[in-house]
This record gives sequence, structure tokens and C-alpha cells, in this order.
Amino acid sequence: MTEAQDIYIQLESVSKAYRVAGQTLPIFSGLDLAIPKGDFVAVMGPSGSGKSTLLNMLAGIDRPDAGRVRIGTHSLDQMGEAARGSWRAHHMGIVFQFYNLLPMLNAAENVELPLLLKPLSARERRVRVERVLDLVGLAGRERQYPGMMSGGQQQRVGIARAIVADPGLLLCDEPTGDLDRASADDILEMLQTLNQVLGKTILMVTHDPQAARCAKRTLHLDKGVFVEEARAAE
Ligand SMILES: Nc1ncnc2c1ncn2[C@@H]1O[C@H](COP(=O)(O)OP(=O)(O)OP(=O)(O)O)[C@@H](O)[C@H]1O
Repeated sequence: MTEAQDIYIQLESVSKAYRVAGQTLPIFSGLDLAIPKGDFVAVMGPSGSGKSTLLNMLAGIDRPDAGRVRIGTHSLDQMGEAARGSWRAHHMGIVFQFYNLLPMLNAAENVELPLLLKPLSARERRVRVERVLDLVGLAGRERQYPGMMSGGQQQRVGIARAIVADPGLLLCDEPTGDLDRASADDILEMLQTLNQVLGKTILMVTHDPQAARCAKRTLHLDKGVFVEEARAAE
């Protein structure tokens, strides 16, 4: 049983609908979710079940129509857009399916981007970038451009960029969806290390059952509710 004070991510009675061509498309109606700090949660569900909508609300990119989205001590649903953007930059890293690297920047420059929002000297930024690139196994590849890297290497750069500002929370949107099995397994092992060794709380949307098995918990989203939950043996 999760004690209230341990809860890090909390959705309370969240409702969300889209309006398409004059019609209302309900996605969530009274959705609840509680995730403690340090958890590693996989969210699975059929296409269109609302997984990206959930991630967007947790990232503060989108807002619920009703209900509360709380992360740590912050209620994202009560914050304006600028405050949510600033909150995101300081507390959250996002890992994307297709890496979202800027092709004209090399690996180090891509990883450095989130640090440009912080009051750090160029030297401090370089030290942090080198440290995280080393952590993801890319020491020596700082000057390589995304176009010269494999998908697995690009995703390592994506993970380095997501953690360089040392956020407590990582949101991963199909992080292995574009990778072969071996590269996917490397990335999953890396996420497990970030969770177990560095204590990052991770929420990962995935279609891959093997990826979900690496998480501590799997939530299945169907028709706007979590219908099943499995917890890995501790
Ligand atoms: N901005 C939007 N405007 C209108 N409808 C939207 C919008 N975003 C998503 N939808 C619709 O809401 C539903 C849920 O979309 P969402 O992307 O959250 O699902 P998903 O579970 O992530 O799907 P997938 O696994 O295919 O990525 C879908 O029917 C989608 O077409």
C-alpha cells in the first residue's frame, strides 16, 4: 500500500476529451494514478487508448479538462504555460521514440541544450555533458553528428540529454520502438540502471512486452482506465 506522503506522481479524477469536427472524443473520465518516488512504471495499451495524452499531461504540455495532475509538490493543472515550461526544464527529462536530436548539432551540443537554460559557465556545462555521455557509454563520441550514429547510439544521446540537468523524473515515449532487439535491450538496461542506481522515477510508454518486463510495474490503459496492473517480484 502506498502511503500518501510517498506519492510522487498523482492524477486525481482527471478528465480529458478532444473536440474533433464538432464531436467530443472522450479519452479519460475520472482517471486516478499514484506513483511513488523511485518507481519504474511501464504503461501499455492499444493504439488510441490515450498513452500519449497521459504523457503530455504529465509533461505539462497539455492540461486536463478537469481533475488534478500533481508531481512532487507542484500541481501542473494550476500552473500557467510559462511556469509549466520552466518546471519541465528543471524537473523532468523526456526520451522520445525517434530521439528528436538536432541533426546539425553534434552529440555534445545536443546533450548541452537543456543546460543552456541554467546559470552555468561553459566549462561547467562541458563537464556535465562529458559526465553523462560517459555514463551512457559514449565517451569519445562527443563530436559525432546524429547522422553518423546508429539508432541505439542516438537513443543514448537522447537519454544523456534527458538526464544532463539531473531531473528526478524521466518520461519515456516508446524509447525502444525504433530499435532492433539488441539495441533495445541495451537501452532498457540503461533505464534500469538510472532507476536503480541513480533513483530516477521513470514512466515509460511502450508497446513492447519485453520492455515492460524491465519495469517494476506495468499499467494497462484501455478505454480511459487502467485495467490491469502487474508488479515484478522484488
Ligand atoms: N490533439 C488532438 N486532437 C484531437 N484528437 C486527438 C489529439 N491527440 C490525440 N487525439 C486522439 O485521442 C485518442 C488518444 O490518442 P493518444 O495519442 O493519446 O493515444 P495512444 O494510446 O498514445 O496511441 P498510439 O499507441 O497509437 O500512439 C486517439 O483517438 C487520437 O486520435
